[in-house]
Amino acid sequence: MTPFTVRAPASSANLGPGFDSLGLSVPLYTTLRVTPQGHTEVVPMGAGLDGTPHNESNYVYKAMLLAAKRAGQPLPHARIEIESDVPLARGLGSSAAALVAGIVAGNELLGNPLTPEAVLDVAAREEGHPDNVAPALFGGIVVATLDKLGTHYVRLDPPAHLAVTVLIPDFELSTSKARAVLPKEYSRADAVHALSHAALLAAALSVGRLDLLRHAMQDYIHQIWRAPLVPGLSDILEEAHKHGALGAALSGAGPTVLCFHDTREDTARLHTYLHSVMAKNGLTGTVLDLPIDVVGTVIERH
Ligand SMILES: Nc1ncnc2c1ncn2[C@@H]1O[C@H](COP(=O)(O)OP(=O)(O)O)[C@@H](O)[C@H]1O
Ligand SMILES: N[C@@H](CCOP(=O)(O)O)C(=O)O
Repeated sequence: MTPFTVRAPASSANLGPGFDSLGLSVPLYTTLRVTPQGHTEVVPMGAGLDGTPHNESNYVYKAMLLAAKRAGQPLPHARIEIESDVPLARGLGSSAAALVAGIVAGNELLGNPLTPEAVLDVAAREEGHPDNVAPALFGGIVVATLDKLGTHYVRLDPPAHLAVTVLIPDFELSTSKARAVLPKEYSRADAVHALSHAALLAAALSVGRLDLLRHAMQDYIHQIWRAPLVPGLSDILEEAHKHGALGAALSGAGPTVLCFHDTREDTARLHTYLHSVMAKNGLTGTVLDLPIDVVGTVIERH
């Protein structure tokens, strides 16, 4: 079998009220170079992956084994080189990109017994929710559900002129820590608020109603509980629209914050505002404008 490369993009999950069900893909990537050979080697490369294991306990390799398990076949040996420019534990889906890239690479090594839908189901069950793995796999904006019957999704092309600005703080927040602060139960009023806003957001994104994003992105399911872990988040959620954002949300489990912007507008004042929030809270970090990735995970055979 010839060597191949798998590239999976980062994601921004939730988009406010779409907790565990709505996400989009952005062009930062985890890339695997896979060379079939007689023994297994796992080789993380680059400063971004410092601290990740150089052996079979690496998350990427574990993901490859999940593909083999679902296919009911042993995983062939290979050298797996891993590179990533998705920052770890920042709410931009580094684990989702690693998981999807690994499952897709495992599936390719096995001769592709799994359909894209099965790859998604394996990834969503492992992650526990489909909102970051579905856009990492399919690109664009994805609405998805995971239940005992399977994983179901609709992929949307992003509306014209919609792009994101992300504030990526220089500190890590693991998804497990940010999930542990959430309540176990919610009132009916909170449930109705969440489902109505998530439904409105999905509908607004599907028909390009950018004017509705700010209202539709209101959320009381996860952001208020996570705000103490992300200094400045509450200010940005309340004020970003005054500085040119179409809407704002915690990206995934944080600490990255996502703002939507209109590509026809200059984002300089939004950048200035986001830097001022970081300065006020004694934080450092990066502010980046990114398009929405429409490609998802790709395999290149050499
Ligand atoms: N390319 C990768 N290779 C190995 N492990 C990875 C990779 N990307 C992410 N991980 C693992 O996933 C963890 C981050 O996952 P998580 O807390 O869910 O945050 P994120 O929001 O970035 O997905 C990292 O600390 C690391 O253990
Ligand atoms: N819905 C999940 C999304 C986690 O995404 P990640 O990119 O932070 O891994 C959550 O909010 O916990």
